[in-house]
Amino acid sequence: MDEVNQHKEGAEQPSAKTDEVMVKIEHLRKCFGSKEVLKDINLTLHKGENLIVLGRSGQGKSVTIQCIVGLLTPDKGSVKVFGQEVAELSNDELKELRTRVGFLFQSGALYDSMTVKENLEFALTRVLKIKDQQELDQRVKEVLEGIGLPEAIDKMPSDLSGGMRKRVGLARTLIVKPEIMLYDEPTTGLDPITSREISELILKMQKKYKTSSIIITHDMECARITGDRVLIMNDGEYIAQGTFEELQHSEDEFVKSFFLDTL
Ligand SMILES: Nc1ncnc2c1ncn2[C@@H]1O[C@H](COP(=O)(O)OP(=O)(O)OP(=O)(O)O)[C@@H](O)[C@H]1O
Repeated sequence: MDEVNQHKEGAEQPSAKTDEVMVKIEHLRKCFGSKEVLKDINLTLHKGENLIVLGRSGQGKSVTIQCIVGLLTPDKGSVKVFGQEVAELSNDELKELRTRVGFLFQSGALYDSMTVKENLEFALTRVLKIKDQQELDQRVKEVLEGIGLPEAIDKMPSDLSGGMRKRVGLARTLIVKPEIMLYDEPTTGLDPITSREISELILKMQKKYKTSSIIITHDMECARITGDRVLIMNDGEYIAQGTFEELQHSEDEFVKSFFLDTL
């Protein structure tokens, strides 16, 4: 495979849903001062697939995501999203790109002074400029049913549990129907049962909205449930890729260390 350094038996054909490429990163390098965080990152996200990125803390996983949406500029290499070189986009083109890419960050923060409905409508009016109240109502109802929380519509975020807030955060991102989803630690801070619910929801939403996603996580259960393909990052590079099951049975000690509690 050309996009990653092959690693023993760990790399097989990707189980992508289609061949269409949504994100292509080649030889990405990013430094902060003298610190080389990303050395040589190569990644391809195909349409309709969930790609997991595993790595220890501070490896530059979030920096990679910020390069994808143009919040950081690479020092070297190419980052193409929808076939466009992100570093060459104008501000208006970047804004347009960001309407097609949804993020769910660790905090997944909602606006505390707004109800769930207002939080969801805000995303629609701001990103898609939808003004028609009937359409707003319809979309809010549909997405809340999708995440299994129709009764939360008039609640304030402070009246919801952490897991419910996370689900509404996911709904707020998905309501604008992004073509690409970027998840940064979607289950961090949640108990195992709620984490599992969120992972299953991510999988359900992938099927419903046909999104292509990059999911950064330390949660191996989340990786197992949601991932079509897994990349393992170490020292600024991807050192292995494969399906969860392939990597789970790797002979390599470093790869094995991620999967110790999963067998
Ligand atoms: N804007 C920035 N300026 C300077 N250094 C930065 C900046 N953003 C990230 N870094 C540094 O880059 C390194 C990688 O950070 P990053 O957040 O991408 O790691 P990560 O792999 O996502 O880790 P974690 O799993 O802990 O979130 C860290 O050492 C961080 O301090």
